Amino acid sequence: MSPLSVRESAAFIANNAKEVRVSEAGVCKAADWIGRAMKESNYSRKEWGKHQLNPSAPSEETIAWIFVVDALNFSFWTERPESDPSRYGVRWEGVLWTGYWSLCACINRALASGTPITDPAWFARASDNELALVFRSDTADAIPLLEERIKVLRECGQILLKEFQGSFIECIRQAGHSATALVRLIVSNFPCFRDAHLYQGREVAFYKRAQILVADIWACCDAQGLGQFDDIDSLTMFADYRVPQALIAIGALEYGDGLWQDLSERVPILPGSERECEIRGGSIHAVECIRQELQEKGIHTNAVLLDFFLWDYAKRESESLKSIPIHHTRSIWY
Ligand SMILES: Nc1nc2c(c(CN[C@H]3C=C[C@H](O)[C@@H]3O)cn2[C@@H]2O[C@H](COP(=O)(O)O)[C@@H](O)[C@H]2O)c(=O)[nH]1
Repeated sequence: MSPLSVRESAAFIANNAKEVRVSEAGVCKAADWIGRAMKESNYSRKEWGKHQLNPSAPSEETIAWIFVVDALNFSFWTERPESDPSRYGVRWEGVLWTGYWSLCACINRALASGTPITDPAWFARASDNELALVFRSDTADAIPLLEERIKVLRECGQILLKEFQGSFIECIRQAGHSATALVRLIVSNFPCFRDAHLYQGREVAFYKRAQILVADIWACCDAQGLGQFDDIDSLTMFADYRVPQALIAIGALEYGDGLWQDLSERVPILPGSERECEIRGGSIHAVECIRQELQEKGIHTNAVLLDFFLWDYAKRESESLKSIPIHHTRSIWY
């Protein structure tokens, strides 16, 4: 039986969750605040290209860059506290980047040194040492899950060469400007994007990296050309470990006391566990509720922009949000 859609999965989890709750009152307040903040800052998909590490101009190379980054866009949290100078970091353009941005810095550093890290013909066949060099650290700690990243890259490269004439652009073309079709093509052809799990006996799908891959292409190409997706609104929030923190901060999502306590003590949350599914599914559902609330106020947006907005907010306010715990699940899915 194929899994529920991501939206149905999130609703099923939210309606059956034991330790996570979407707060109606919190959703209303959050929608108010986000609606105003997005309007004041004229928030749009153009924000995507403004970050110095993201490519700013759409091109075939940019699509290849986005594919590699989103194939590896997972698990940057470390056992050390976020402020610890030993945690994995990459120095690039005068900044020591950590977290997700450390990955972008690795890719840009490799390209600048002449390593064709975004070319499937290269990364499908590169040696472990050549790939490990791409992710080398400028601090004491190595990148988390290095072996898994090498395996993911090699597998994705081989599939692109075998099934899509060596370019993800062929995959986009086969999707015919449909975001849903492209997500389906990605998860059916690339095992490392198949982010689906069992929750209370039902197969639920989050497809976090498959969805953000489509969303990043849409945003970077400003919904034109290869980035034109007529059903972009069908995507949901991308269930990572950062946006749940923002949703808790704005009161749209609530954790039970036991879960909050364990997260605060950095008790690991096991991959595929009920707790992990409830945090991820609850977060997706909370963003759906915020989107509907805004819709009822006549404010049209979509889950992609809400997600980007909340992720950027969480990163910008990381100091003031540090008392709100994130969940520590070691996983290649997000
Ligand atoms: N839901 C959601 N998750 C996202 C992103 C991004 C990158 N987004 C940038 C690019 C364009 C946007 O405008 C943003 O500027 C990374 N992640 C996830 O976060 C986690 C890393 O966190 P930390 O260790 O604190 O850096 C990890 O699971 C990673 O997969 C997003 O946008 N949405």
